[in-house]
Formats: sequence, structure tokens, C-alpha cells
Amino acid sequence: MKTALTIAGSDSSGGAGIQADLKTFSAHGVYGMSVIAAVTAQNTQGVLDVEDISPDMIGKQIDAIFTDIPVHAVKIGMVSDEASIKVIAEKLQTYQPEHIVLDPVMVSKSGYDLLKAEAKQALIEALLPLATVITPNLKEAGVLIDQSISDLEEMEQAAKQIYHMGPETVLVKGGHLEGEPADILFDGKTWRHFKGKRIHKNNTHGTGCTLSSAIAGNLANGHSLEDAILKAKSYIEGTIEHGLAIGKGVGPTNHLYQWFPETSVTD
Ligand SMILES: Nc1ncnc2c1ncn2[C@@H]1O[C@H](COP(=O)(O)OP(=O)(O)O)[C@@H](O)[C@H]1O
Ligand SMILES: Cc1ncc(COP(=O)(O)O)c(N)n1
Repeated sequence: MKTALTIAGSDSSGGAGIQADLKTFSAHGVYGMSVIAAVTAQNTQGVLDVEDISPDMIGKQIDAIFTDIPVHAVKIGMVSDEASIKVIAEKLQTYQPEHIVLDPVMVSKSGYDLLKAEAKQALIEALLPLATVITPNLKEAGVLIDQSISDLEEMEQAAKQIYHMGPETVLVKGGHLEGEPADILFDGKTWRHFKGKRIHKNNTHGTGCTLSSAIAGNLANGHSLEDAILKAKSYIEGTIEHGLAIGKGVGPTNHLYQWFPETSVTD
């Protein structure tokens, strides 16, 4: 069995972060492992608090995995602290995993800061150049290039600018634009638009986490990057469509609907 590792924050309510990633890996038939970089007290209504795990402990978790188990793909999600980002970058440079999917998590859907302001530069300088693909949403892409982005043309230009910061490829996600959600991939030469189908449901807690870990799971399974993204888009649509009626706020996606179809929200 192929393996994938998520380096991210824990979401106590299970909809985003490490928990979404591990559920996604399992649904892709991949053995999931985790390095917890931060713990959030969070539910479907918002984030109450964040506590970072020490950089030393993050480094030890990474060593424990790579010195024992082959890792076929890595996904990086929420890492809020500058020193933690630097340790992760150093360790990944040492262990050289084949695929790194970087989801540059900055702010939760509910509006809580998940990246400290002073850590942005470390994210850009240390982690971006290691990424096989970086998957910013509109806001994150805007923060990376210090410009706001409001249409497909600006998404294309943002992808190109972020590409020049060092990752192999850039996927700017368009879920927050009106209309059908299109994500744009730039590989240094051409743009490819991945057009999706908008699912009108409230179950979008953790969609970015799910998309990036689905891409990592597909890469671990040997798919090309473009196929990995296509399959991940179809996966995210299914998990939103069949979202679970859990919590009072923005509900989680459903990773189990194919096994337990009766769990889907029917509205
Ligand atoms: N309502 C929706 N229906 C279908 N796909 C969606 C919907 N919302 C987001 N997506 C897709 O889910 C993924 C996550 O996108 P986005 O919401 O832009 O990022 P984030 O969750 O990081 O804010 C993207 O592939 C996007 O196109
Ligand atoms: C631990 C953790 N990681 C990532 C997100 C982003 O997910 P969302 O954009 O759905 O709030 C989150 N809320 N919590």
C-alpha cells in the first residue's frame, strides 16, 4: 500500500486539518500518517484557540516517520509559526520526498488567523520552493503576491507570479469566485483550467484541506499531477454534495458516502 503524510494542524471537530487529511487518504486507499504542527480548539462555527506544537517536537515526529517508513507523498497544511516552518523545510530537504503538496493555510473560513503575520516570509522563502504544487485559495494567492484577485484573468497572473517564487507548479483555487468553481494550474509554460460544478450546500468546512490531501493521495498512487487534480476535483464535489448534517455552523464534507449512502444530507 502507498503512504501519505500530512503535516498540519488538528481540527478538534474533525472537518478540516489533520482529521480531514487522514479521512481523505483512507478514502483513496492510501496509508495515512500525521505530523501535528498545531492544535486548534475548533468546531463548525469557528476557531476558539490555537496552540502550536514546539518546533523540536515537530522535527522529531518527522524523523520518526522518515527513518522508518517510506513516504510516497507529503501534504502540508496549517503551520502557523515561523520556527516550525523552518524545521519542516530543513527536514524535507533532508528526506527529499517525491511529492509535496503545499496548502498555504492562512485564515479559517470563520475568519481566524491560522498563520502568524511574521511567518509569511518563512513560508515563501523556505516552503514554497519545495512544493510540487502549491494550492492557494483566492485570498491566500492575494496575500502571497500582495494584490487582490477577483477574476480568472487575475488568477492566471497570480499563478504565474507565485510560480516565480519557486514551486514546480501552482494551482490557484477559485472556489470563492461567483459561478462554477474553476481552479487554474500554471506549470511555468501554460495554464490549465479545471472547471468544476458548484454544489449549493453549506458543507464546505475543510474543502481546501480535502482537495490538497486528495491530490497528495492521488500522487502517492502514481497518477500524474493533472490526473491527480482532476480526480481530486471530482472527489471534493462528491464530499460536499453528500455533506453531513453535523454541527450548527458550516458543516463538514462526507468522506464515507460511497460506503454509507444513508449518511448524506438530503436537502
Ligand atoms: N460549493 C462548491 N462546489 C464545488 N466545488 C467547490 C465548492 N466550493 C469550493 N469548491 C472547490 O473546493 C476546492 C477548495 O476551494 P476553495 O474554497 O477555493 O479553497 P479553500 O477551502 O482553501 O478556501 C476547490 O477545488 C474549489 O474549486
Ligand atoms: C487545523 C485547520 N486547518 C485548516 C483549516 C482551514 O479550513 P477552512 O478554510 O475550511 O476553515 C482549518 N479551519 N483548521
